[in-house]
Amino acid sequence: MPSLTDQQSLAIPAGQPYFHYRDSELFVEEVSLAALASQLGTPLYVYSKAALQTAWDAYAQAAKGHQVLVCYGMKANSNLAILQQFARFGSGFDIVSGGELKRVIKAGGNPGKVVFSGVGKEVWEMELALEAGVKCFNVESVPELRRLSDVATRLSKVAPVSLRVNPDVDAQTHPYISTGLKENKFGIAIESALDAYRLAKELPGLNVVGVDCHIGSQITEVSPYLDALDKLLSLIAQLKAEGIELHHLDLGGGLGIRYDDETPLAPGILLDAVFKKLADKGLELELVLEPGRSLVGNAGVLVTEVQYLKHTEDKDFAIVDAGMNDLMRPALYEAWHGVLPIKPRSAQARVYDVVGPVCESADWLAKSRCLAVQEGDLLAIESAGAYGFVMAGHYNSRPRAAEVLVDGKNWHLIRARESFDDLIRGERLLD
Ligand SMILES: Cc1ncc(COP(=O)(O)O)c(C=O)c1O
Ligand SMILES: N[C@@H](CCCC[NH3+])C(=O)O
Repeated sequence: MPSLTDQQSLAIPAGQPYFHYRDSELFVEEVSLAALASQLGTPLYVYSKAALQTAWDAYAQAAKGHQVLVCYGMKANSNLAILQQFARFGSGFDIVSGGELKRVIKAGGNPGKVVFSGVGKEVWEMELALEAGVKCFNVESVPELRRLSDVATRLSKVAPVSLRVNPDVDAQTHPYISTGLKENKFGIAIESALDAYRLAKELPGLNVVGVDCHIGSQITEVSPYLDALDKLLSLIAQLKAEGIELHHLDLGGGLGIRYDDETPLAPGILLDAVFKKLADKGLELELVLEPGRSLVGNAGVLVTEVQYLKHTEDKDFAIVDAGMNDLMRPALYEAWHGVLPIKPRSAQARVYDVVGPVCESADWLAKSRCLAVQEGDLLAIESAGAYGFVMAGHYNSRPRAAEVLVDGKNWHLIRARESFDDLIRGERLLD
């Protein structure tokens, strides 16, 4: 069995330097995670404000000297306080629902910097976005084009539109988070895009302003982006020949982060390659990006407490108080998240499956991890800032976790832990 020394030499937090060991205890910035857990309970999502800033700065730096609008893909983490931070950085927002638009407005974001994606936009959502004055609708089908034109005309407005094109490229990522292949429901097939643009130009309620694609998530190579870009550039040339001039090009989000041993793709590497291609074509389009995971993923952890250690003939289980309802990624994608002891022990380690209390065999957070733990110990599930709390649910009547944003020595409770009353709000017994 590996000893504690082996464990510690492996324990380089994915969110370093903001998540770091100090005197053999895991801290976020200047705040002890154990102290937060003791005050606020577990499971607990904890985010680092400095990590958000650093992730944002990487995009800002890469964009310097170019016309770029970063629209935070807020589905990754839509807590109002997180959105408020991005609004303060000057970010725009990529939204996929009327609810997300309401959050942006509530958090002080600028609707004029909002792009509205999603395959199923309803009439009320279109109305809301038109009234708010969003920058652009990323339209994903021909029926949606027609509906949007009708809604805009009825409101005496003109809707700015991009067509989300499905370029049929392989993003080389998990099939569930790949979105730019022919078989995916997203976007308009690249072969049909020209006809769709011709229609958009004719429809009275629309103003064609751009082109958009988003090929998937957790991408670590630049080549899928460049393959998609090549296809968009040839479409842009065809459109120009027909007198349809675009103002912006939206390459979506998708940049990956380090969960395990991945090498993330830095925004600067992607943007330099994109700017070079645009310059080669003599194009001066505004570039829009919609990053989510790469802005927040490694800015957060999920803190959980070991309830029981269960040793069976086949396996050792560490049963913790966070489950698939709190962090769904492992159950849904067999996703790998690092597990760090908050106060590492000098004891013999064992190989554990870290599992939750939910009545599903898919309720696991990590498999085959070498840990020296006892009941009552705290663990940090890493890289939980993106697609963590936002995908949480109430299965097994489990109230959702609290969320905290740490800023240096200070911390702010940005979401209170749910109570049983929160859980049943809206339910009614029969008379
Ligand atoms: C349209 C769109 N834009 C942006 C994003 C954000 O993606 P990511 O978190 O991978 O950067 C997504 C999610 O995959 C998306 O569907
Ligand atoms: N929820 C996914 C990402 C989905 C991106 C949305 N298009 C994940 O956790 O990796």
